[in-house]
Amino acid sequence: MKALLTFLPLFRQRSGALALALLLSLITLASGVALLGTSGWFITATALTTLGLGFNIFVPSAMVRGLSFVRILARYGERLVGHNATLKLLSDLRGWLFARLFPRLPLPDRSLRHGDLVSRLTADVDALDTAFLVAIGPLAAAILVGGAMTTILGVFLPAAALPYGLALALAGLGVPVAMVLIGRRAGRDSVAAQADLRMHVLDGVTGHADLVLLGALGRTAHDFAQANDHSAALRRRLGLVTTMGGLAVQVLAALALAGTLWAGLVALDAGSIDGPVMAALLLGVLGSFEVTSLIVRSTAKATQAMAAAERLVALDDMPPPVIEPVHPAPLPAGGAIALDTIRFAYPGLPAILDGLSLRVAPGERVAITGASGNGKSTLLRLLLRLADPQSGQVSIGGIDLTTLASHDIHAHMALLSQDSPVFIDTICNNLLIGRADAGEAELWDALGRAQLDDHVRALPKGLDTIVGEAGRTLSAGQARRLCLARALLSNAPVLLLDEPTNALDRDTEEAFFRVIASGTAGRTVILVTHAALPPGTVDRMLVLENGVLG
Ligand SMILES: Nc1ncnc2c1ncn2[C@@H]1O[C@H](COP(=O)(O)OP(=O)(O)OP(=O)(O)O)[C@@H](O)[C@H]1O
Repeated sequence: MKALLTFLPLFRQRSGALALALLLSLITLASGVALLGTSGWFITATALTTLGLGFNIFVPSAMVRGLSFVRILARYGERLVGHNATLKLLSDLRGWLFARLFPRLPLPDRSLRHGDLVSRLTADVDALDTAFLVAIGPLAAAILVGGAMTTILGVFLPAAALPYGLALALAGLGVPVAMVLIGRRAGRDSVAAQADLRMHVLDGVTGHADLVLLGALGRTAHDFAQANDHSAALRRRLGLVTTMGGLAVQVLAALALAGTLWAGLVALDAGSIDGPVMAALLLGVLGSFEVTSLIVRSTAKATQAMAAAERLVALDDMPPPVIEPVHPAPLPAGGAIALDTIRFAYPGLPAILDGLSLRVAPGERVAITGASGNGKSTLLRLLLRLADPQSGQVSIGGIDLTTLASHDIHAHMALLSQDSPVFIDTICNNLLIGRADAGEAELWDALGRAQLDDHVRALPKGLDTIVGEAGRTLSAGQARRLCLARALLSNAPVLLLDEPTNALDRDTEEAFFRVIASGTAGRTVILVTHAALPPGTVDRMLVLENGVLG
């Protein structure tokens, strides 16, 4: 519940529309109850007329028509305003989430896998945006309509007011609270189980080819089936809680009705009310319980909304990997990139870089090699300020990176990593990610420098060719070159290349390095690689060992 309150300011932003939706839903409900009551009164009174009593049918028949009309209009308006506000809330929620997520990327917590993140960005936000429509709205309506009906009973049938008020309070508040208490754990587990299920699906889809080739599909299918069963069992448990809640509400409605009938018969006998009013009150009582059934159905969703809110707030609670300076210093026009006696350790692990220093002059090309896992990519992460060292300083032109805005640093350094993606889009759009305002001539120039222009020219749709998921319509070497062309297209004077030839055969690899040597003229290059480099690829070669460069 506390987590849900975090989103109160977002709900408050839409308070006008949400209040209007609530008012319209109240009018819908009240006119429904009044319609039922008036009809009961009308029918009973008309029946009694045939027994010889005089009755003016025009007033009630006009009321029935009027109330039906009001009900239809109010319901239409409520749907229109409510859903419009909900959609706006959805976009507010996504804005809130993205604003918090981006500064935290890449997430340091490796347990937060892609499937789980996708789940938080989609299902959890969806669960939350309907919190008002499915939970808060009906609850407020129950309190107001129940209060109004209790007052009416207090005037016409005082003996029935207290039992009715108690039954409605139990049905509208007691039952949902009990449901939340009983179903909270299952609601939270169910949201987590659905996220787990999505992770299984994503892992299965992305790793399908390997799973088939390694004969591991059976085990994956078994794990998926288990996750599915777990999720289904939790949903069943939630369903049972909802059903029991529904039953409790029906019993309370029956008790309230029986109590009103009993009090009504006593009052009728005493002559304090007449038959038509009694029929109206009985039907009014019945109609007012409609809203409590709504609450029961929505309480299950509310428990899920609470769990979703907790998961979203957990993202917000993650500390950002770096703190942006409040008043960033201007980016220096040029100058050397320097790492000075850097010490860096991942949380809970021994230092991976310890006393490391490096100075790369403008236009210099440096290669860094070393055994797998000894911190080469980590060094590039520090240069991009995706993390800060525990001690030592990283600087550009003598200016400490911690005093520069991240977007300035990233405009200064382009990264081509071993898993830089080819997006499912045209070649043109894939390139424009490097520089959005690049003209066609510049695109061809970048492709030329990455030695991919001949291949693209030979494609029937040229730059407009759609390249598939993970660049599957390109060979591995072509996909790497497309990513290189994208990095070359950017105006960044510094290129960071992390294992750019990973997964390429030796010939393609050599060709790629020759491209780097010729295509990056004038730029500073820091190349992390295990591969043997053709002569002339770089000016300097360093080895990272025991946390220092040698
Ligand atoms: N986010 C992280 N959290 C915890 N440990 C990490 C994280 N990223 C990397 N590591 C660990 O830090 C060490 C250095 O990783 P890094 O990727 O920098 O090595 P590398 O030299 O680039 O390896 P490779 O040559 O295999 O790409 C590894 O042991 C790795 O498991």
